[in-house]
Amino acid sequence: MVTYDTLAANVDWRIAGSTLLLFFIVSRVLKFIRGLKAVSWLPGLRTALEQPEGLLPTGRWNPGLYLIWNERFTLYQKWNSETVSIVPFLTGKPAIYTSSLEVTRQIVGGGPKSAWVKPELSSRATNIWGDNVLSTNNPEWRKHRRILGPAFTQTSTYVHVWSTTHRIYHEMTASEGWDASDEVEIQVLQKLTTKFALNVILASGFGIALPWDTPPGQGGEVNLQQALRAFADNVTYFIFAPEWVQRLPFPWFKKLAAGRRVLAEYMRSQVEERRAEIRGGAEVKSDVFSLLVRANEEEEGKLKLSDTEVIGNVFSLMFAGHETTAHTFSVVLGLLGIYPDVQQEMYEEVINVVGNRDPVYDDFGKLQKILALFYESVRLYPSAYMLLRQAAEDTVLTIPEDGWGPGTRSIAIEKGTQAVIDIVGIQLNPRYFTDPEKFDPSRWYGVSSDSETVSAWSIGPRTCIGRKFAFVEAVCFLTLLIREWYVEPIMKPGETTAEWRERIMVPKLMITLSVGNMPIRLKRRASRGQ
Ligand code: HEM
Repeated sequence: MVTYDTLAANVDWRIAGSTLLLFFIVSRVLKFIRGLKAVSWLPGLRTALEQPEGLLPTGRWNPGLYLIWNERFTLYQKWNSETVSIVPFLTGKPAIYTSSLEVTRQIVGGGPKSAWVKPELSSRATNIWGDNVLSTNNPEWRKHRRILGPAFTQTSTYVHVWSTTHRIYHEMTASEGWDASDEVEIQVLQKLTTKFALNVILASGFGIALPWDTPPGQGGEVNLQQALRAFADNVTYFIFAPEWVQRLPFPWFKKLAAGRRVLAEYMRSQVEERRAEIRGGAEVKSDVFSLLVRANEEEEGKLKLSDTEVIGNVFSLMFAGHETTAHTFSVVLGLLGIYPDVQQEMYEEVINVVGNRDPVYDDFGKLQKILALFYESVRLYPSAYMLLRQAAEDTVLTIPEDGWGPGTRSIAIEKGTQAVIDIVGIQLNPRYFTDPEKFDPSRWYGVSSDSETVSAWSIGPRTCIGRKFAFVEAVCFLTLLIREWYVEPIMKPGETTAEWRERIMVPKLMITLSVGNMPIRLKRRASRGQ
């Protein structure tokens, strides 16, 4: 009888091992060839792992998330094409990376018949609280966008954003002690900008006026403010930690879970309260949340959102609407500190348009240079640095011939291929921006906010719904700050501004792009208008 022992004694483990290894190598070679075929043999990088792989150590075979930043001046030049492929041979799907707006238009353009959808990971990252405009694909996405749309097309929304930003700016300067000082040193600017942008989105988005100095909760209980802050600070944990991890009995997990419950209950009661007000004929408040509930009340049947979806949208707005803006505010102030001539030009515009009076929403359209400053800062440090899509079926892309055109050619793309819209690459593409490395807000003077060149907010029907919200908030905040304060970087002895930029403004790529902790000094201008 053949027993396990006799069998084991007769097996040559070296041969078995070599055979397995051979099978493995053959399977990887076949996988690699299938990957190359899936992207029509488009030239590009060959890696071990799928890109963008953010969790494992990066190196030659796993360039990771930082590829698009580290190779921002070389990736497309190296392959002499605005669209390249990245094909892994160990694990994962092949991808195409593009810095071309023409190719981007085909991928994010949407339309009911589009072959391109958001991949599962990117949807999972944004639907913690329920399906919403960020997480869904057509035809579901259209339903969400339709309900959210009216809140973002009404002038009253932006008047509200302006007055809220104005109020919170003054609350901040009073609470932080700036009003009583002529010089303020801030070691980590991001702590303030994040708090600022969160308070603005809560007030303008949801009608929740959070005081700048929120008192801590009593008796270990999680109050609404703490729950909101904890959610905003730990959103990455909610996205990536599996449900069972979130239920583990550790105090920190318990606190986050309690916060999540407090938020869910609060939001549910808010939806009910607003719905009752609207049904009772009360005047609708002008925050985005109230307008969203009203728009939903006016819909019927399949086009109506469920309560979970309404709450899902509320959180998608909070998530999308504060980190991006907050990080950009830090970048803008850092760049102003490095470029005093630009700062002076901005100051002059503020004084010419606003002078000593309180800035009002009607000034928004006149403060074109301040808006250009915001565009240019986002161009160099785009907070939404890449967009992910995946081919849900075999499709075709038209790409420039010989890499950069002017002619075009079609390439077949197989189902399952990933597409990375490289927003960093687009912003540095010399075909759209001359001298792309240069910080030059004047390149935006006279450019309409509807222009496709303002591409850091994406293009086409799925462009950022909150872009005007961000523009209005930014122009109001920067106008108030630049009029009152001169910004300069806090540098080490003997350090130059270029060295400071290299040390501090180092991008960190997580869900959004941010830069290192920013130390700045504010010096009060002698008086407004001088
Ligand atoms: C500097 C500020 C901002 C930048 C750079 C930015 C950028 C972007 C980009 C690139 C997208 C497209 C994402 C994709 O298709 O995968 C997007 C979508 C979105 N953004 Fe923004 N955003 C900013 C501020 C805001 C604000 C303030 C809000 C809300 C008040 C907001 C809400 C949204 C929403 C809801 C979407 C999804 C739209 C859809 O898929 O239909 N964003 N944003």
